[in-house]
Amino acid sequence: MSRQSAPVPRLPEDSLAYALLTSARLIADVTAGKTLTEALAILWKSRPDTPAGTRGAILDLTYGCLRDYGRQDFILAKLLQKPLPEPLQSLLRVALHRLGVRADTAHTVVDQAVEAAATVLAGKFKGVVNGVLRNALRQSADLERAADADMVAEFRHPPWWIRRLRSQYPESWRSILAAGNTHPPMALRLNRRRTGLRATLEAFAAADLPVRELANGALLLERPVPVTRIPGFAEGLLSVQDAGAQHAARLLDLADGQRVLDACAAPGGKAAHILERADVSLLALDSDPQRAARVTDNLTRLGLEAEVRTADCRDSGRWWDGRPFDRILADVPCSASGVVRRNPDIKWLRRSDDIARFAAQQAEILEALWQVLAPGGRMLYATCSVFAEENQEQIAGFAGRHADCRQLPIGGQPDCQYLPCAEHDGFFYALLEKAA
Ligand SMILES: C[S@@+](CC[C@H](N)C(=O)[O-])C[C@H]1O[C@@H](n2cnc3c(N)ncnc32)[C@H](O)[C@@H]1O
Repeated sequence: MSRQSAPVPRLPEDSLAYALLTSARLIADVTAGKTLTEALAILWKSRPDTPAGTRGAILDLTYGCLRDYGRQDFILAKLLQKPLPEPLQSLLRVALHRLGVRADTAHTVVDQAVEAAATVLAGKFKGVVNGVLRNALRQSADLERAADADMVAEFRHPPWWIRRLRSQYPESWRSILAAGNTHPPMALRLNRRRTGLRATLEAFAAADLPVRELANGALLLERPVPVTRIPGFAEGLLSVQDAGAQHAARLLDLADGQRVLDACAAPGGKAAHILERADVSLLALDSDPQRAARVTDNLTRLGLEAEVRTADCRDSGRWWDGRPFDRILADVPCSASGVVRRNPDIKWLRRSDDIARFAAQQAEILEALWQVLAPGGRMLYATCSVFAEENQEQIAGFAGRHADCRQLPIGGQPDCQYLPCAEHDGFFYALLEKAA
């Protein structure tokens, strides 16, 4: 299968056929190993003038299809003797997804998928696409029943992922998987240096945007909206940040004057929150220069200041001036298994042995950062993963290797594992204190 994105089809840009086929090409790219972020970047670069409505339709279909992915392949395997060439196989996936969420428009979906198929490979598979989708509709009840009895088709995650969750969360694995297949919530963080809760709630009421405050101060929108509709966003009064991510700054127990390191800072959500809460001197590192630039952009929008540097935090000889930090945030690279509904391509691109690779990288980061933490200082370890290897097991291993490390309880527990739900994503936090 080619890893190149094929040229975009000649279909009216505002048609469902165009959105279906463009989405199919993105899905085909992901099945060939590209991340959705990469595939989208190529698409928008080649089509910078795509109208907002068309973009929205393409994104909706693509994210929805990747969340459902697994179920469509199960159904297609029942209806096709062998897979069609791409992007037609993915066109069928996207069309099946759309049939599932918009059964009321079934005939339009089939018609538009056939229109799209007519523009690919000289229309050779137009009839097959038509036949498969019509059969899917005719046999829908039987196919759905069979899909519900198949592990991957039912839970829409890869088998190794399902097995891992089932063994690590015997009670809640089903709800974790179900949450991973939902639309993510949209939460906001107030920039308390620039605005207050009452003024914000008034502005949201005036803009007809229902919102509620969660226990940790995050604001949860009833429905996600583009940031351009958020009152005060452009002025830096608010940021988009998941409610689960909004625990980090509080857990760090910040005080004015501290030296703080955010070792894996990009795109800067937690760094900004730290600076909104206290007058600290913050060094924000990220190993990826493009992502590090986003930290600067975000801080500028919010009127905040930090030293932002591109560096591998493990290589302290290259970036550390020798003065220890009072607080360190280690928001490490991870499997992102707790935020899979925001990046549904991840669950299909990851492999089981990636988890051990992430854990090894995280262990190296922890070791390096411990050396630059002041005696009596605290390090908050954070992941957006739900896998124990990256979380509880990682911290148990680290604490076992360091006699000068004490794990401070969070909310009466040794650590804090947030599971994805309607209010927040999946996050893990552990707070480590270095002996004075
Ligand atoms: C989970 S994200 C951080 C999110 C960020 N803390 C926030 O709240 O916006 C992890 C980041 O770590 C960076 N990273 C990965 N390995 C790194 C390393 N060895 N040193 C520094 N940054 C690293 C990645 O580029 C990525 O931006």
